[in-house]
Amino acid sequence: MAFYEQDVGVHIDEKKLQARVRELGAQITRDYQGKELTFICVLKGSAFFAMDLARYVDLPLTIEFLGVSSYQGGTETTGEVRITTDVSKPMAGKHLLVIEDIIDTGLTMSFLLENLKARHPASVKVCSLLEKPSRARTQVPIDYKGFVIDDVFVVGYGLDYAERYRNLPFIGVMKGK
Ligand SMILES: O=P(O)(O)OC[C@H]1O[C@H](OP(=O)(O)OP(=O)(O)O)[C@H](O)[C@@H]1O
Ligand SMILES: Nc1nc2[nH]cnc2c(=O)[nH]1
Repeated sequence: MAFYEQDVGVHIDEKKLQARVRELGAQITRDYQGKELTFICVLKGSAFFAMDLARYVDLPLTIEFLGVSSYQGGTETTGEVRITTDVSKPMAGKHLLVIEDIIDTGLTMSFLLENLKARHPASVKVCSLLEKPSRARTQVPIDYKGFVIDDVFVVGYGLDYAERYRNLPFIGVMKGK
């Protein structure tokens, strides 16, 4: 029995996940033709998604990492979004695509958009692998969306529960959460 099987069930399998990531990459490639793109990879959760997506984007691409945290390892947001690591360069004049694993309450993305827009980029768009609209506390525009999911606490492919399960190659659901 694999280490996770007692606690985690498969929600979106690896094949379906990778096919959708590939489609999103192709769509981004078409939309940003002739432009230089900067991925803002929001740590830690979006690391796996952003790195896979980057491989499907056929454009000159810069990748920046921005660390934020508000869940503190649990299943409910603390409501306080903190920057834990900032990007390495000025963002003024750049075409930014914020890469997230999930938009749940929307509090993290709304904080990020306000913060990034204040740095005067040429444009800012949002790409999220998952959206959980039933829990939205604030509306955020999602330009590229992988899957809409129900109100379940998901793990895997970057998403954690108490820092565990990020390394699962699929989106799983915590049994009993
Ligand atoms: O829409 P929201 O309700 O704000 O939730 C979304 C955020 O929650 C998770 O991050 P978390 O704070 O757990 O940090 P992590 O990515 O380091 O696990 C996820 O990666 C998003 O950034
Ligand atoms: N792991 C995980 N982190 C989240 N952050 C916001 N929603 C979720 C979720 O469903 N799972």
